[in-house]
Amino acid sequence: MNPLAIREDFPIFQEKINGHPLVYLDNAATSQKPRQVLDVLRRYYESENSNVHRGVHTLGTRATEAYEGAREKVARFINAPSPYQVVFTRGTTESINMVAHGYARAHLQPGDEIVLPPSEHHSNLIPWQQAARATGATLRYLPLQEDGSIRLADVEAAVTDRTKVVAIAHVSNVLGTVNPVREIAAIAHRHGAVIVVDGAQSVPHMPTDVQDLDCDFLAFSGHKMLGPTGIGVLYGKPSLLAEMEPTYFGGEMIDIVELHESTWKEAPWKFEGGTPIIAGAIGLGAAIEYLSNIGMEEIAKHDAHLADLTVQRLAEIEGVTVYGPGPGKPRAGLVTFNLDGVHPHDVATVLDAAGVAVRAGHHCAQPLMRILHVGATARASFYLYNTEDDVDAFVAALKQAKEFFGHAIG
Ligand SMILES: Cc1ncc(COP(=O)(O)O)c(CN[C@@H](CS)C(=O)O)c1O
Repeated sequence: MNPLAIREDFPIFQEKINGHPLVYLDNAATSQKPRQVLDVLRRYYESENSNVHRGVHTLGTRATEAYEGAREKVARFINAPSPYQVVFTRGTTESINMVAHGYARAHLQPGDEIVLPPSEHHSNLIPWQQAARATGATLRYLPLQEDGSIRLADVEAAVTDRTKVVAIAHVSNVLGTVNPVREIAAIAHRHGAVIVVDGAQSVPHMPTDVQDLDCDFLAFSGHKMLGPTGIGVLYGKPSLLAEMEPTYFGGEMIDIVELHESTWKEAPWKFEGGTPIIAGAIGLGAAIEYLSNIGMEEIAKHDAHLADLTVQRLAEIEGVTVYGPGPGKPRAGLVTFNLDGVHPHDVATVLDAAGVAVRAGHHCAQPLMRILHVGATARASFYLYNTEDDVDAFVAALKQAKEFFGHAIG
């Protein structure tokens, strides 16, 4: 895998930031887009644009074939048995909300439990708070180890016959921990529970096989994996999608509409009310082709290598706290840190002056910030177009920030 050659495909790396080359290390928030995706979007609007599924004219056929072809690409990418198990949504947040509202609420009652870690992103935490509040079910939080990891023994202890839903990120967007989803799914299934996997930080960065994981639902976003904003995916097992109710209603999704009641199409279309996210889906299909040509194993190794290198380099700087797995322990391609005594927003501002883009804040994980006893953190997150030179530039800018804020250079 040659990140320097890959960078040539991404126009944005021609940008100068405050007079410096762009060092983009905010990939957990959103990824940059290759020309191959941008060209497909332009070509769609220039030669295929039409609404889908209804028109009998040529453009409508072209657009429908492109849209449903994108669904097939997603299914292959996550090894789903059928494209009919792939629902297009606006993103991870909408996907998880659809499960919480359309499936969980119909299956939860007082005394039932939803098991999840407290480190979850708000998009995989608040929908479950709302579902618990609406049904009388209760949230049961898993304990975290010092490095943020989750022990299977604690999952075994927490998941009981009262558990109806286990909700968990495959990769934490703050800690970079990779959770043992396959084993957790087996525990959930032994107790008759379903597992909802938040794949926002895993699907873009590593091979994902929903049949191997045996997850019941998987949610992820296209904009984090070289695709456009506004497109995401909800994968579900056929029997669960069949019994799951749509959460919004209108055109496209219906079978028969009477004055007082209506029936729906089969999944996935019953969940895709209104004009679907046609261009977004086609763009996601192009992004998946781009990623697949490079190989997800290669990308996973590359991202993890840059994160490991960063953890090693930060360990050499006195006054820097790194959160998540320690040196040498498995970590996905992101590193969350703080410069002791300096607000992460100030750190990120100084880094930006040097062209280095990192994220600062609570990363939509406020309960986890409290567990870490911090109000906010900074985060560097890597992808296929980042290089070791990016890590060098980041570390050099962080040392400048340290000097600027009055710390002696360690
Ligand atoms: C684990 C996880 N789960 C859900 C989401 C939401 O994805 P959407 O595409 O916004 O729906 C995200 C997006 N996390 C961004 C924005 S806070 C981050 O900077 O970490 C995520 O990381």
